[in-house]
Amino acid sequence: MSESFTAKDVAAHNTVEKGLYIIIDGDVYKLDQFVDEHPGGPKILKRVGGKDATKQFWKYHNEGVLKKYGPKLKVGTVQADAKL
Ligand code: HEM
Repeated sequence: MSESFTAKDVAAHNTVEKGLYIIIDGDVYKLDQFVDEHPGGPKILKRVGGKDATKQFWKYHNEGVLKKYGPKLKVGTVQADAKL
């Protein structure tokens, strides 16, 4: 499944109840099913719900993490011309 989102669409999904979308490198990940199994804990993920978390992501993870979890969690991409 790969959809095209605006940053506004992503911002609307900012809680677990709303899907908990985050942006990493222009890709959109839906983390509502993943928060409770996140090794870094649910709190830190909830804090970046609806936002671009690229910087925070690369601070704590390497590419292997996206290779492993990306296919399961990625729901689409952000339209380049629609950044907030
Ligand atoms: C698609 C989104 C994410 C996935 C799949 C993910 C997955 C993981 C995994 C597998 C680990 C275990 C360590 C490792 O294998 O490298 C981890 C640790 C961690 N993650 Fe995430 N994570 C995501 C997003 C984030 C975001 C956005 C943040 C910060 C806002 C974050 C903060 C952390 C922290 C603080 C740790 C613990 C690092 C440590 O113990 O050294 N994660 N995450």
